[in-house]
Amino acid sequence: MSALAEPEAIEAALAEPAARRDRPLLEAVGLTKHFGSFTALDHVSIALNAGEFHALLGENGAGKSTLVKCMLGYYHPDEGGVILDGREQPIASPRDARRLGIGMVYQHFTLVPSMTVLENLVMSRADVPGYIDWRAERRSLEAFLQTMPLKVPLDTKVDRLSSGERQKTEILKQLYLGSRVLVLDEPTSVLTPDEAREVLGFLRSLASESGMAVLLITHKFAEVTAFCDRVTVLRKGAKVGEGRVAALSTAEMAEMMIGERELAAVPERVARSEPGEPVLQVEKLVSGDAGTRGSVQIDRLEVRPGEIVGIAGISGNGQTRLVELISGQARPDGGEIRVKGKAYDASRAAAQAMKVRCLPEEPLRNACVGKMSVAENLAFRSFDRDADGKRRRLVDKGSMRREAERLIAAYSVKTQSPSARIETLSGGNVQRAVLARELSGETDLLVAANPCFGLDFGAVADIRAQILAARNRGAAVLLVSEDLDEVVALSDRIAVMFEGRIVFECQGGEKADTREIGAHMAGHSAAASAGGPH
Ligand SMILES: Nc1ncnc2c1ncn2[C@@H]1O[C@H](COP(=O)(O)OP(=O)(O)OP(=O)(O)O)[C@@H](O)[C@H]1O
Repeated sequence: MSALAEPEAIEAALAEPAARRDRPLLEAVGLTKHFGSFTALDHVSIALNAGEFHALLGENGAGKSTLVKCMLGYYHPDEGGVILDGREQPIASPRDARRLGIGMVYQHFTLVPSMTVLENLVMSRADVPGYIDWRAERRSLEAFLQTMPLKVPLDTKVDRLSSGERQKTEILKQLYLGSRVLVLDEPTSVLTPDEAREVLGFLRSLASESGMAVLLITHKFAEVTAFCDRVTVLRKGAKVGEGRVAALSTAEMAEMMIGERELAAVPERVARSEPGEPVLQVEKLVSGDAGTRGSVQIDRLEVRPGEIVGIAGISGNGQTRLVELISGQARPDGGEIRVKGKAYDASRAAAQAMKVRCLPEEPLRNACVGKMSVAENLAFRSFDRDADGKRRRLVDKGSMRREAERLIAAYSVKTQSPSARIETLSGGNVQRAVLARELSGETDLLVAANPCFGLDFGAVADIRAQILAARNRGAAVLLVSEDLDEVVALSDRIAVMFEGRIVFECQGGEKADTREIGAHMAGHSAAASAGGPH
């Protein structure tokens, strides 16, 4: 199928006759992929039936992305192939996949922020004419959107859309381009629970009503059991299970994923005797113009030793900028950040002296050098220090490697070797590696942004245990997370950010009222008047 914009053609593509259901629309057969001597995918087959919502489960590094990249032409498998509509199809490039109607929605958005939804959709086509008749394009798109239960504002610039609207636009883009097979990589990780339900519900009915095949990569069992028809499970590059979701329990799926391994026990929360002097103090911090997306206007925020302060908020409400300001990736327009009472400029020397550690969002981009090895990345904090913390002139490669081996084992980082480039690790394993670096050594202040983003459930248990352990050892922890359950579970205190300000504070744990927090996250003033910032 070619890239198309005509609504009739799109409807026709989506309207698969019922008789064609329940037979494979797309089959990947015996896909094998080696990276050097490492086998990332070992004779994996998967069949996606027409009309089916299919889940792909597996731990971080199990091979999920490699599998779909082979199906979409990003990687050329060493063995195996793809059959579409019963016919073997060579897919040499993503362009081939797109031409055949196989589309992908990525975890990170691919839309151009400064263009409107209409412009993004039109420009995404492979056959954009030299002269664009925008009125005709608009009519065509409006007619297309009429047939869709998901609505997006055509004339709004993408950078003004909420994460949920962006995600919906990404999905609609794929449908607009005529995809019959849709692969989604953790599409709900940036959505609120309500948005996630809306998007997954839409995908479910899209599959069953139109005959499309939808493949969902996810780490959330609740999504699989509530929305998906069948599931395929990968472990260490091999397929270890598949079946109808209705016939499988969560425990069975979990066991397929990790085998008999025990999960990390979450440590008890050690009670603090005295609150202690604040480790982190943020005062009158300003970045960007008030009211603009991502700006920050915080009057006061403090985190004390042995305390986790969780920042809850829907993405785009200034949390990312706050972390950038504290970690030195952005400079404030006004206000002050103090650590242990002293002005803090986030330089490497200051971070070292004040024992500040940081896990930013998108760690591969913000906390790693992709082309450097895992061992080198793990040593960023320590390569110029000896065991006693004294400065050393020469890098000791032997001890760097030994320390890397220790951290790789302690944090179960899956890598071919300590000398592999860190960019070759799966997303979840980059996350683990950066956490291993940031949590090793003494930490007085830990700033963690979405620390469990994209991690499998075993890794989530590990990482949460590590963060709580750091808190129990006396570290002050600022936890910024879009996952409200995580904020509630880990935090001693919760602060809600909305439009750059802290609009509400409350206790974490069991005492937290998630409805009230949710209302403040959405900026509902009725709820705000009940609590208000303290
Ligand atoms: N370009 C590459 N070069 C070398 N190794 C790679 C490359 N791409 C992936 N790998 C390795 O293949 C394995 C599977 O990675 P993949 O990204 O498919 O895992 P995943 O199941 O998608 O994990 P996650 O849930 O963390 O995204 C990992 O061990 C990874 O290090």
